[in-house]
Amino acid sequence: MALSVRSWVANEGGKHLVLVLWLGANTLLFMRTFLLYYCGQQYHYLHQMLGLGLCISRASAAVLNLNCSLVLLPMCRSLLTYLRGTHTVTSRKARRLLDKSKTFHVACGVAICVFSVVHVSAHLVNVVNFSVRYSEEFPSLNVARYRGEVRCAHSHTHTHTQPVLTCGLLPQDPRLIILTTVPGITGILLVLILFLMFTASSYCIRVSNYEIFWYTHNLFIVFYIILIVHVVGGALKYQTNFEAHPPGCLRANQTNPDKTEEESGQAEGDVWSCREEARFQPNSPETWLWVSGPLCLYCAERLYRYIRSNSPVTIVAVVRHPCDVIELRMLKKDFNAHPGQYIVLNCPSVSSFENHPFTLTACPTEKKETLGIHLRVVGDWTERFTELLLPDPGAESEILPMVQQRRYPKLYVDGPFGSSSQEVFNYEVSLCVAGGIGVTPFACVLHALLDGWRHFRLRRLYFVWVCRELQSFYWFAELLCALHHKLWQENRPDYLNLQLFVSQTDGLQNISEERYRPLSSRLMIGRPRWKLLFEEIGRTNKHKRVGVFCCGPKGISRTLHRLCNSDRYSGTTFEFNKESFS
Ligand SMILES: NC(=O)C1=CN([C@@H]2O[C@H](COP(=O)(O)OP(=O)(O)OC[C@H]3O[C@@H](n4cnc5c(N)ncnc54)[C@H](OP(=O)(O)O)[C@@H]3O)[C@@H](O)[C@H]2O)C=CC1
Ligand code: HEM
Repeated sequence: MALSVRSWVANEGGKHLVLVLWLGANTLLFMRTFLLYYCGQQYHYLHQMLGLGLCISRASAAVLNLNCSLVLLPMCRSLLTYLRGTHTVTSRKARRLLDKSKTFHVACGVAICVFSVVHVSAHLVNVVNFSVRYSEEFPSLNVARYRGEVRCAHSHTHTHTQPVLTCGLLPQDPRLIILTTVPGITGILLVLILFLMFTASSYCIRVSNYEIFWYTHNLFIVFYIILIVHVVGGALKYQTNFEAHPPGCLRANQTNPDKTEEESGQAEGDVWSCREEARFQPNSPETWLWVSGPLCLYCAERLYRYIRSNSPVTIVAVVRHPCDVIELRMLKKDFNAHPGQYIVLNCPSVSSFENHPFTLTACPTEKKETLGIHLRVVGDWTERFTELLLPDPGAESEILPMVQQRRYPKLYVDGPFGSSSQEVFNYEVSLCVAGGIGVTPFACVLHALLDGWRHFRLRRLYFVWVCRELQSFYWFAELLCALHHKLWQENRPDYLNLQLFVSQTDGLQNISEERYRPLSSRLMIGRPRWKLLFEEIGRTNKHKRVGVFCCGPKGISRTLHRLCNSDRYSGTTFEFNKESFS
């Protein structure tokens, strides 16, 4: 499939532009800081002592400041949901960038790790140079206490020229300065925390043991506290009086060693004379200027989310569906949500710290104030949770009167949070592709259309649902048939183009119930032929912009993403919107 530039720009242009801007900002900041310490008059003597190590350590520190302030912003989920939902961000292109918030967060996180390695390496070189190039001329510039410092555990006496060791310890590596200074110790702690966060953030750990990721990732609070302490060290100093003491000048009473006597006699009148001693003072830390804003914003976000999710929800019904799917209907005061959004569940009886995201399959409306999710029992958390909801394995479903609520486990709901599926209504034509339980983001969309399809921009919906087993379609069979009948009654049979695929079948199967006839007549065997589907949609929607939404196994989203970027079909542009819990 040839790449279509227009499709590629429509799908990838925005995020690549943000990436280029972010890389540009990092590069500019690194170069600007590097040159400041390389050529800046106020750092002339410090640069003389430390060389490139000074420039690289400071330039990498500036990039760390930038990314430590950016890394939290994509995780202000409620703020992002507000921006997406209220159309504060009017452009759909800009709103679609919100889907990449987690990716941007990871990019900043990786930049923090990479530049931390650069920063630490450069400072290790600086520590050696502080010791080897100890300056007798400007003692206040030093971090080491004397040239080739030897650190003893005991005090020792100094003569005017050379220290006299009174302790019997062997000369220690001057880099042990790191273990006895605030910047050194805090720097080591920061590296250890980052190492834990980075390694525990890997996909395999997040999928296999989310708790490990969650525990280690919340070390970010400790990370920021130590980071603020780290920078107050005041180890690096700048010259404050370079007008009165031009860098490189020599004091009047000192001859210039490289000049003969009569030449140095001119020391009085020529540029060599300094009007006063060089004076230095520690750099004022900038990190808190960078991180205080995003940190306060994120803390406000977590406080808001804590207050909002602090009261347990009321479980009003638990329904067991085929293929290990459980439907949960709940009531929560003042809970409003839009189709396509998701919530995060916390059930202390299962795990105090585990929070699991689930897409809403039913949003509260005027007619029905319950919110609902469908969860597939696939892991230890969902298994334990289901046992608590339906202790009796044989129980089909329980729609309990309110009086019996006390039996259910306490359940806390955080959210709702935004996702790309909210954009389905903002296209004239949308294609929703669901793989298995990945249908959940689109269930709310179908509910919303059932409640009233006319007031959306959406004029045609292609709905493709691929499942392993035929029974899976029963999860939303009622909903699909109800929408189908409503559209036929309102004379818009072409509004919904429904295609169901059952991929694992050992022979012809069908949905036999008469009431589900609209489904059985749209049921096909095997996987969809995506290219034919795109060509068909392109032919019937020439020169339009079609929103493509996908939720399901990665294989499907990868295939659809590639097709959206490939040759345009009859001038139609397909915009790919991948579902992820951003
Ligand atoms: N909001 C969200 O982000 C949500 C995401 N999900 C995700 O959705 C996925 C659904 O899981 P599950 O229900 O187990 O799905 P399944 O593993 O049962 O797969 C569903 C269907 O997708 C088909 N399929 C897989 N790859 C392709 C492909 N490349 N082309 C065409 N068809 C394909 C399978 O066909 P075959 O049998 O031939 O392999 C199968 O029929 C999960 O990975 C889950 O993480 C789920 C809910 C919400
Ligand atoms: C100093 C560095 C970092 C900080 C301060 C940081 C902070 C955070 C915060 C506050 C969250 C939000 C948790 C929530 O509200 O749900 C988060 C989530 C996340 N972080 Fe980081 N992080 C850092 C580094 C990284 C790195 C290096 C990676 C990956 C390589 C990473 C991957 C993730 C992922 C994938 C999530 C989303 C978890 C989810 O929603 O499933 N982070 N991070």
